[in-house]
Formats: sequence, structure tokens, C-alpha cells
Amino acid sequence: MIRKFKFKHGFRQLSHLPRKSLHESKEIPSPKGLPLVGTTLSLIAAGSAPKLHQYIDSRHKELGPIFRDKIGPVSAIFISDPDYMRAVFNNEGKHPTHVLPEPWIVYNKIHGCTRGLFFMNGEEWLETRKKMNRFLLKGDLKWLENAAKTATDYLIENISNTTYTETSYIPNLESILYKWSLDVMVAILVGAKNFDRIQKSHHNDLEHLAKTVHLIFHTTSKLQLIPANLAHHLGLSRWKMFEDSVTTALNTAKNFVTQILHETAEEDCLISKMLQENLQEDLIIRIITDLVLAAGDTTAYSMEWILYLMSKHPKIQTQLYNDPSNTILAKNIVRESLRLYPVAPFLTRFLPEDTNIDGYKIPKNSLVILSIYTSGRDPKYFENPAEFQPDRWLRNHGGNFKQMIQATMPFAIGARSCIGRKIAEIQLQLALNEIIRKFNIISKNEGDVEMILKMVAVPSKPVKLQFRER
Ligand code: HEM
Repeated sequence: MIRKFKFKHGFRQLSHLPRKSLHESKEIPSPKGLPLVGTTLSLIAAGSAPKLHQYIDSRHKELGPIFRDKIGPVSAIFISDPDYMRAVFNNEGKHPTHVLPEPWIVYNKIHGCTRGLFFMNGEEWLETRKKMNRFLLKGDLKWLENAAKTATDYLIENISNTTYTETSYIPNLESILYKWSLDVMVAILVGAKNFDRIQKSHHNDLEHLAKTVHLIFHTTSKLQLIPANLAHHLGLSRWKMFEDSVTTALNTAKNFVTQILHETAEEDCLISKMLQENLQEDLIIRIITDLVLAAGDTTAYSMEWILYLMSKHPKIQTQLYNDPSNTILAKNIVRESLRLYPVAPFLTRFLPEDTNIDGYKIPKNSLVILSIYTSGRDPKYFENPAEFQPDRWLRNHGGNFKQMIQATMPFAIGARSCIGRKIAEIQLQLALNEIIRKFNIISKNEGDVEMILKMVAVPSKPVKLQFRER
């Protein structure tokens, strides 16, 4: 079967080619590496796993928008051309599959854990996903906005509680943002009207849950440099710490969700919607527990990057403060932050069939990694790509808007893209507006803060901010 796929310079062939034509495909470039370890040593020289995005970026600059690399035991095809990336999503099949973090696979296996959407596959995933799409991505989402607003009021209160000297900064920004991201999820689960009550009656559970979700992030990132299976078999303390943190977080989340499951009837909230759909209780608990975990790092760190960028751009703060009804500006600030600092800088797919992308043969089941850190900073699509310029996203600004969108995709696209996208966009824009309305954000970092990878894209050192009440 041969498919036509529209590329920016007209139609190029994208196909599941018959054997003969696959022979004629272009060779995918590859860096020179050693037989067993591939190019692992080059990655180590470039700064190891925390700098993987920069290492891959430099490979793209050397080898082009598609290359094959073997890093340790992992062999993958890396892609940074937006059209090629779209072609990958168009060929991901009915049940797209992605890479699951190894520590989680090992944990789920040892503990016989069945998990939520991110870990599901096949028909079970598709059926569940269709239902969740209806709740979280389609129709009138005003209820999500109301929930996010109620929870964000607590964030503002938390931020207000710090007083500063000339040189001091908010000491626990990351924890405050984790708590906020959990609060938003809880408000979505139980509804804006119920949130205050649940927040008070389950105060300790929620504080504990926010801390354990945050802890998982640290214990997972400690397993970044050693295969989790090996760490488990050797009984390393870093495995034990990871295992304990996950067990505590899963149990705390499950207990909490089980308790609130029937406290919220008749409300416009996620739990009621799921119960009305006759989803089994244990499935509801599985899905919600994983939503809470997935929301933690992603929105907390995205918000941290937004606040950092705002602190470095006081003029943009003033622009937003002077025109609070300018929803386009808030949207573009969030978009531009996610372009520069995508919390998930690599997207992954295993393609179910042999696929031909612009003459390159991608064999069935090979791991394809989309380098959105590189595409989002490609000068072909973004003038002065390292600069933070929210206005570049204005339709009349002169950029090729469609290509810019395709080069960014922080939430991925297609059937398996982020189910929390709307939630994230709503809460990030809302919190940005509310914070700027109330505070001046002042940077206390000397020099720039770099992005490093610790499972997700995080700041290389603490982001030091003062929030001065206006
Ligand atoms: C700025 C914030 C966020 C970013 C950048 C982000 C990014 C992503 C990306 C790139 C994927 C796709 C993974 C793939 O294609 O294989 C994904 C999947 C997912 N995200 Fe998010 N996410 C964010 C916030 C959230 C939130 C708030 C939630 C929960 C409400 C959430 C829940 C999920 C889940 C459950 C999946 C798996 C979906 C599936 O496999 O069907 N995410 N996210």
C-alpha cells in the first residue's frame, strides 16, 4: 500500500512500500560508534543523560533531521523535521505505543500493578481513552476552568506568605508548585464547589500526597544512569528508595480517591462524569491515580519555567499586567515557554508497519524518537530561536504559523497525545494571569538557569524568585 503524504514542498511519497521499493530507500545517516556501546562514550563526554537533549541536538546539526543512533542498549531513529514528525504520527496505527520508563515497567511487574492510560495498550487503551477524551478534551470545558481557578487561589495565598529581604527569594517554589498542580487535579476530580471542603477535610492526605509525588520525581531521576532491572537485582538503595516512594504515592493516591469517590455526587466534576459513564470503580481509581502522578512534574516544572522567563522579561510582565484581558498574550507566553522548555523534549513511537518517510525506510517496530527540543529551536522555523518572544506567535507577525505549531508540539499530536493538554493550558494561563495581577516577579539568579533532563526538563539550579506584591 502506498500513501501520499503532503510535505511543505509538495507531495513526497510516504508509504508502506513493497519489498523492492524499500531496497531503493535512502540510507539513514548514523554517527560512528563502538560495536557494543554505540555512541555512549560521546554522550558521556557531552554531559551524560542530563544533557541528552543537547547531545541529540548537536547530532542533528551534524547529521541532519533524521539519523540513527545506538546509545548503550537502545537503538533509535531520531527525527527533528516537523513534516517527518507528522508523518510518524500519521503512521502510528490504531493503538499507538510509546516508550515506558524502565523503572516503572520493573515496578509494575514486581508488584503486579495495573495502571492508568499511559501504561495501557491495545483495545483497553482505546476504549478508555475515547471515554476520557469526551470528559477532558471535548465540549464545554468551563468546569475545568472553574476548578483550576479555585485551586489557583490557594497558590496565590501560598506565594503571599513569604516576606523578603533585598537578596532573599521564595525558598520552596518547587514544592508550592507541586502542591498547586495536585490541588488543580483534586478540584477537577471533586468540582470547584466541593474543593474547599475536601481540601480542609483531607488536608494532611493532600500535603502528604504532594510530597510523595514530588519524591517519586527525585527517586526516579536517581535511576537515570543505571538500568532499573539491575538496580533492583543488586538491591541498590536507590532502587529501594524509588520502590518505597512509588508504593507510598500509589497507596496514598488510591486511599484518597477511594474516600472521595462517593462524596461528590451531582457535581460537575470528573469523578461524577466517570461514575455516570458506569466505569468500574477499580478502573476509575487506576486512571485517576495516574492522572494525579502525570500532572505533578509536568505542570509544576512548566510553571516554574514560565515564572523564570517572566522574571527575566519585566517588560512582558508589564505588558500583561496593563492588559489583563489580553488572553492571546497569556496564551503566547505559555506557548513560547513550552517551545523553549518542553518538559518532555523527546516523544517516542514504535511504528507498527514498515514506513517510508521521504525515501527513508523506517522498519516495523523500530523505536522512533522525535526531538522536539531541536525542532522547537530550529532557526528555519523560529527567528532568533533562543530568544523568548511570545509575540512571534501572533498571526500577523510574519512567521509561518502552521510550521511553527508543527515544530513545537509539547503535548504531542494524534490519538495518544496528552490527555491533560486542556487542563495544563488552562491552569498555566490562569496562574500566570493571577500571579502577574498580584505580584512583580523579580529574578535573584545570577546568570542564566540551564535546562537539564531528570526524566523531564528541569532547571539546572534552583530558580530564585521574589514575588513582590504590587
Ligand atoms: C505542560 C504540561 C504537560 C505536558 C507538556 C505534557 C506532555 C505530554 C506528552 C508529550 C504526552 C504524550 C506522550 C506520548 O505521546 O507518548 C503526554 C501524555 C499523557 N499526559 Fe501529559 N503533559 C502535561 C500535563 C498533563 C496533565 C496535567 C495530565 C493529567 C491531567 C497529563 C496526563 C497525561 C496522560 C495520562 C498521558 C498518557 C495518555 C495516553 O497514553 O493515552 N499530562 N503528556
